[in-house]
Order: sequence, then C-alpha cells, then structure tokens
Amino acid sequence: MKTAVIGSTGYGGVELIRLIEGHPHLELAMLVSTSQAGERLSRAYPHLQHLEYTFQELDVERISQETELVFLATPPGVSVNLTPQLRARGKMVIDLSGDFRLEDGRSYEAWYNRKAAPDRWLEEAVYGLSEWFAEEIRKADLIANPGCYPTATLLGLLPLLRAKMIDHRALIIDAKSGVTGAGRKVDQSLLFCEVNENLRPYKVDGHQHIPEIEQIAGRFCSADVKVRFVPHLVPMNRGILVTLYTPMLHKYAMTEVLSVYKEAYESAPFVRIVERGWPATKAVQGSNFCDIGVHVDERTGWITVLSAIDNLMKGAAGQAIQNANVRMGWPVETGLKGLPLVP
Ligand SMILES: NC(=O)C1=CN([C@@H]2O[C@H](COP(=O)(O)OP(=O)(O)OC[C@H]3O[C@@H](n4cnc5c(N)ncnc54)[C@H](OP(=O)(O)O)[C@@H]3O)[C@@H](O)[C@H]2O)C=CC1
Ligand SMILES: CC(=O)N[C@@H](CCC(=O)OP(=O)(O)O)C(=O)O
Repeated sequence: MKTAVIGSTGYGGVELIRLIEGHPHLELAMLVSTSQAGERLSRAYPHLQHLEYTFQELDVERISQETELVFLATPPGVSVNLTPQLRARGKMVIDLSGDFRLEDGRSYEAWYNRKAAPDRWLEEAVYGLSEWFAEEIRKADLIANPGCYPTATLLGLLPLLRAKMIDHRALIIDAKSGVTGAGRKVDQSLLFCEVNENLRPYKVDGHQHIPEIEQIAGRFCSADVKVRFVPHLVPMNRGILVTLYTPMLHKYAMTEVLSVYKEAYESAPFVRIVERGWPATKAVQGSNFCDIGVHVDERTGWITVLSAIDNLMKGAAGQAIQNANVRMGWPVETGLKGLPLVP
C-alpha cells in the first residue's frame, strides 16, 4: 500500500519512515517536507544515508494521485486544513496531531487556541486507541492517533473505570516525558543546558491533553470526568511514565485488580502487565509496548497505576502503524515486532 508521510523531517515523521521501511505491506511513496523539498532525506537524517528518498513539495493533488494512505505528522493546525482536502479526494488519513481527537470543535478551540476543523470531519474521525476502539478503527478512513500522554494514561485507567472500581471524581495524573515529546523544532527552553540536570513541570495550569483524557474516560463511566494532570519534562530522549493515583470505591485485593487488567488486555499484544518490579521507560524504549503496573495501598484505600510507553512509538508512530494494521485487517503486530532497546 503506497503511503505518504507529511511532516517527514520531524521526530514523529522519521519514526514513521523507520517503521514503514520495515513493514511488509506499506511502501514509502512520498516523503513531504515544506522546508526541505528537493533535498535528500540523508540531509535531514544522516543516519539514513543509504535510503534514496528525496523530500517532495506539499502538493495535495500529487499526494492523492500517488498514494492511498497519508500519515500526517505535523504540528497542530496543519491537519485541520489538509485532512479535509485529502479526504475529499478519497485518501485514508492517519493524523498524529491533536486536530481530530476532540469531538467538540469548541473544546479544541479553547485548549489549542486554534480554529477547529468543520464538524463534518470531526464527526468522521475515529479515536485511534487501538486496544479499545478496534471495531470503529476497522471501518475508519480518518483516524485521530491519540496523544502521547493520553495513550499512557488511558491504557492504565480504562480497565479500572470500566470495572467501576475507582472514584472518577478523584483522578490524579502525574506524567513525565522525554524531550522528543516536544518535537524537533528549535526552542530555547529545550536546549541541552536548559533540560539537562533538570526536572521541570510545565503547563501546570492546563495541558491540551486534559480534554482528550476526559473525553475518552467519560465514555467508560457515563460521567463528566475531570482529571488533575501535570506533565514534567525529563532529561532523556524518549519515554513517558505516567503515575496515576485514585481512591478505590471498595476494598479490592491486588489479585482482583490484576485480573481486571489481564482480562482487559488478554488479546492486546502490546500491553504488558508488569508483576515483578515496576514499569520504566527504558523497558519499552524503541518498542510499541505499553507496560502497566498496579499497586493497591490497603492503608489508604488508594490505588496507584504506573504506565510506561515510548512517546515516539506507542505514543505516536508505532500506534499509527498499529492503526493502519487494524484498519487494513493485517495482524496487529505487523511491522511492530521490534524489541525494546535495553540497555
Ligand atoms: N513527538 C512526540 O512524542 C509526539 C508527537 N505527536 C504529535 O505529532 C505531530 C508531529 O510531532 P513531532 O514529529 O514531534 O513534531 P516535529 O516538530 O518534530 O515535526 C513536525 C514536522 O511538521 C512539518 N511541518 C511544520 N509546519 C508544517 C506545515 N505548515 N505544513 C506541513 N508540514 C509542516 C515540519 O516539517 P517540514 O518543515 O519539513 O515540512 C516538521 O518537521 C504533532 O502534532 C505532535 O503534537 C503526538 C504524539 C507524540
Ligand atoms: C514534552 C512535550 O512538550 N510534549 C508535548 C506533547 C504534546 C504533543 O505531542 O502534542 P499534541 O497535542 O499534538 O498531542 C507537550 O506536552 O505539549
């Protein structure tokens, strides 16, 4: 299947290139760059010097003629304009940005401070958290790939919410991300000396992934969910670790809680329930795994859920390929069997 990657000079884009090159059914037919059209891929990424690709202009007509599936790995606001043009030409779109994740355009405009896509296209979009929405994804031509923090958070949270074991009014999410999560753009606050030897919270007063987490969590408890979410930047390249704290509605034994997770993910090859030790970013680095660990605190009646992913893999490009596999009816692990890079 011929694919185009728009935003192919970015971190999400180059991870898509790596995965598509290793995928038996996907072909990289067009790498699009608005800033480096005409340049070789190896100029942006010398480690890919053996690949013969040249970046192409962003030409919707040509992309539509030469490819069937388009991955958009572009900053917020780009897909709002491009996706309707691609969909109008019958192309299948998997969008890595936040432009089509929120059902309510007003919510997108409030949290992203940008104009939302027309309702028609927001209604068409399917939320691409493959473990929970595979049935919808199989029929979708516009897939909104989840955000990196929501992926780690929701995979840890949904089994307990669905089982009605926790209080949805008290969800505290402490999240930490490596610096590739912020993309490859030049930004003074992301310089080595600003990030290294530092651990800093950001967007404490409101992160754009809050409404996304609340929207999906709300579907699993038929309530207006509000979460307390604070992200932190960690001096490492890749990885997200989410620690979620919530009170249990009754006293549950650890074995009961674990069985809820095992049942929820029994046919989900990318979710690993960690029973010895705790999830850590290094254990998933470079892979599409989400590692989940739980701890029941009998003393306080609270439960702690830990969830680790590689933000560029399960948090972005890996999940996008997983969605393509689900959509096309290919085995879900196709092209995604790479093991973590430890050490
Ligand atoms: N990094 C991560 O861990 C995750 C990222 N995401 C989301 O995925 C998307 C891509 O992220 P990431 O790869 O990190 O970002 P980067 O900043 O690394 O790359 C984005 C790319 O988009 C291209 N671009 C910029 N402006 C435009 C435009 N107007 N039209 C077309 N292309 C444009 C640029 O390439 P060029 O200049 O060559 O056109 C750029 O390389 C974002 O929406 C991000 O929020 C989601 C989950 C995780
Ligand atoms: C470390 C870091 O800065 N991470 C980014 C991740 C968000 C992202 O990728 O943006 P979307 O809203 O398109 O998902 C952030 O917190 O804004």
